[in-house]
Amino acid sequence: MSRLAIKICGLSTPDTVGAAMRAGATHLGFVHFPKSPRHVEADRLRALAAPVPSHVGRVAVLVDPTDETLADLSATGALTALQLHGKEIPERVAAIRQRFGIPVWKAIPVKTRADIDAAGAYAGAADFILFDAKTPEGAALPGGMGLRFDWTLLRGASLSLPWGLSGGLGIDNVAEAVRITGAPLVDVSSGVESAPGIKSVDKIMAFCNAASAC
Ligand SMILES: O=C(O)c1ccccc1N[C@@H]1O[C@H](COP(=O)(O)O)[C@@H](O)[C@H]1O
Repeated sequence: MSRLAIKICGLSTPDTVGAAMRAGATHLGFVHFPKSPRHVEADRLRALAAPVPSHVGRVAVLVDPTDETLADLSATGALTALQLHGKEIPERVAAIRQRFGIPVWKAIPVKTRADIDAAGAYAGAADFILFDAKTPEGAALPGGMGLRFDWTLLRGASLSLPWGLSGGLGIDNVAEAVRITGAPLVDVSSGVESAPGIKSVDKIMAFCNAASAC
């Protein structure tokens, strides 16, 4: 059985990047979305990612990014994937992937089984699907709010792309989430924070320990 992949998302300081690496995270996420309390500019992202070894993924989280924004981030040379967390349609995802040559993760907001099925439209366009909870209409952010969806919706789903689970994961529920969904990758942001945008070294360690025991 292969090891569970762990993505710690919304990192914005060198000490929490270091903690995530020491704890065994396989992927680190950096949010580039000015409305987010976790937003980091391209230069800061480059500096944060500089000490990260090549076997650890470095993922930029974006919401309906323009080509100009994508060009700035691509120019950092720091990224192994782009996580699109907005309303990007499959054609836009495919165009980004082709233009920038960086693997694309598409976040799919989930409330019902039909949302899971909607991921199929991204086959051939995205490289990876990240199932996340659908945030309420008018919410400040499309993710990073600690909301979870009904994980049993993933039971028996036939998924045509590699995928992962996010949304409301934390130290106390990650094992249950993996047991129910069989997710090969788990992604956490607010569940390892002491306040919005403030990552906790202790919580990062505890989350990675809990996930590694799955
Ligand atoms: O974290 C953010 O601020 C954010 C902003 C815009 C889009 C996505 C964002 N976060 C991502 O949402 C999921 C779930 O987060 P949580 O664990 O429920 O807090 C995760 O991939 C975050 O990186």
